[in-house]
Amino acid sequence: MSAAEGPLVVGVDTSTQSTKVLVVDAATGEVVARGQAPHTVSTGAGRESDPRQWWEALSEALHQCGDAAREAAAVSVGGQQHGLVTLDDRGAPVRPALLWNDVRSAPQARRLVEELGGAKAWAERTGIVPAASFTVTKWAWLAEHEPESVRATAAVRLPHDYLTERLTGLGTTDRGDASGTGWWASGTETYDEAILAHVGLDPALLPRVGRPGEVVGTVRDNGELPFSKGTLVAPGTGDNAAAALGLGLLPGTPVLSLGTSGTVYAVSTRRPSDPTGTVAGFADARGDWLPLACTLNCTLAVDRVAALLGIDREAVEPGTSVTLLPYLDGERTPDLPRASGLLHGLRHDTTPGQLLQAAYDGAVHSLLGALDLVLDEDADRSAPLLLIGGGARGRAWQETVRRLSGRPVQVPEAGELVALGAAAQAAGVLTGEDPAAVARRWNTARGPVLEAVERDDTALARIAGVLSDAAPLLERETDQH
Ligand SMILES: Nc1ncnc2c1ncn2[C@@H]1O[C@H](COP(=O)(O)OP(=O)(O)O)[C@@H](O)[C@H]1O
Ligand SMILES: O=C(CO)[C@@H](O)[C@H](O)COP(=O)(O)O
Repeated sequence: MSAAEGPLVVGVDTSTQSTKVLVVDAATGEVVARGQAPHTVSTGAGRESDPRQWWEALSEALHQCGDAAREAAAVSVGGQQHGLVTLDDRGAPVRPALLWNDVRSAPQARRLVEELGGAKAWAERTGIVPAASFTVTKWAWLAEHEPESVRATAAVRLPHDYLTERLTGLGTTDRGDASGTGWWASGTETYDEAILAHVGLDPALLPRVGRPGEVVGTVRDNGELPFSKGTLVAPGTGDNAAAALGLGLLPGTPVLSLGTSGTVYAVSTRRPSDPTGTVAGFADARGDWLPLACTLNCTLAVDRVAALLGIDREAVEPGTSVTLLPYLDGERTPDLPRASGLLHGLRHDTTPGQLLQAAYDGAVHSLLGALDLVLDEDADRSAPLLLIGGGARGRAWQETVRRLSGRPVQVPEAGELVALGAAAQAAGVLTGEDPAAVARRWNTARGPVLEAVERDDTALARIAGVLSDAAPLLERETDQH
């Protein structure tokens, strides 16, 4: 038995690149064991992963935790949002999942906006304006390109639902992740049957939306995972909503997350509705809201630029007047799904380190442009920005965010806030506590605060100028897409 003070809980983060697992002492928040296993994502025109890989990665990550997982009293899964998982009548994937960063459904997104009343009506009805990331557009793409896959589909799930269902045998989701589908009405908090009918998706194929704090099932004795039979399973949620739980986030504090995706968000008590589509009006995993903007090109894109230049990701140099828009995967914020990367201002004396700095600047510029939009009007604009995700460990990321935001930046020591948030949700179903209060009790957001520096308005204006002048190029299709 472990020497933990309280019961043990397991928090899972099944994100784009890997599945991470933390076994946490519910009394103190101490991480007693951890594991991580990678996934593969297809390259080329689409972005797909086989959901069975996520289950295998979960198993591997749990086995890395030794006996600790077997002692856990509850588990919860946070996962990459929006991915379309289609299952047949035996629960097996019909085809690989279409992921959040697959932009092939951009034409279907545009069509859905036009067909169902325009952007304002969508934002008011569902909190989001369809863009290629959202599940409803992926289902419409599948119906158009692979009608045989649609015919074979007996259940539609999100990534976190898929793993939760394999744990419990029951099809469930939560309001946080359901709010990223495009078929969940944020005003009534129910599935929107008219939208579902429009895209030809039978509501009976969708998971039940569990209540915050509900035990949605118990772990089945399937012999594959090192859990004890009967371990309680919490609803889980999308990865950004899980990180908000993991930080014990209160309204007014902005978060910038640097992973495969870049996201900027805050908790709000008001239901968001942005007809420009820049801010997605997601629900959080408790009962509040999570206005959020997301970019497709963050750490992977900048790491790719470093690799092309043959230099370390920290080898940045100041003084650049080069602009690099690192839209290697197309982009969602700004809404340029067909864009590719663009470089402007190259000179004989430009160094590789300056080019790399320009890639960081381009990635951070898009996120900071949405920062004020995710905050309520009365939020304190000088409060520290919480910096999380794999990139938050990097000094070049920290310094770029500091310079381009002009705000103090707090970097929580706890690295895995999505998994910690899931663990807090699991602890909440055991004790009846609010999971965000659990995370605050665990003091998960603690970490150094980097003081504010003067905002580099010159760089921000230069990037905005190139973005605006290059609009026709950025909207142009390249041969691969
Ligand atoms: N020390 C570090 N410095 C900068 N970036 C890092 C560091 N460690 C990891 N990363 C970046 O973090 C990314 C993974 O972040 P993560 O939040 O785990 O991604 P995801 O949740 O999308 O799978 C990698 O792409 C890598 O570039
Ligand atoms: O699409 C979004 C948010 O709307 C992404 O944030 C995904 O949820 C993927 O997250 P990571 O794997 O990058 O953490």
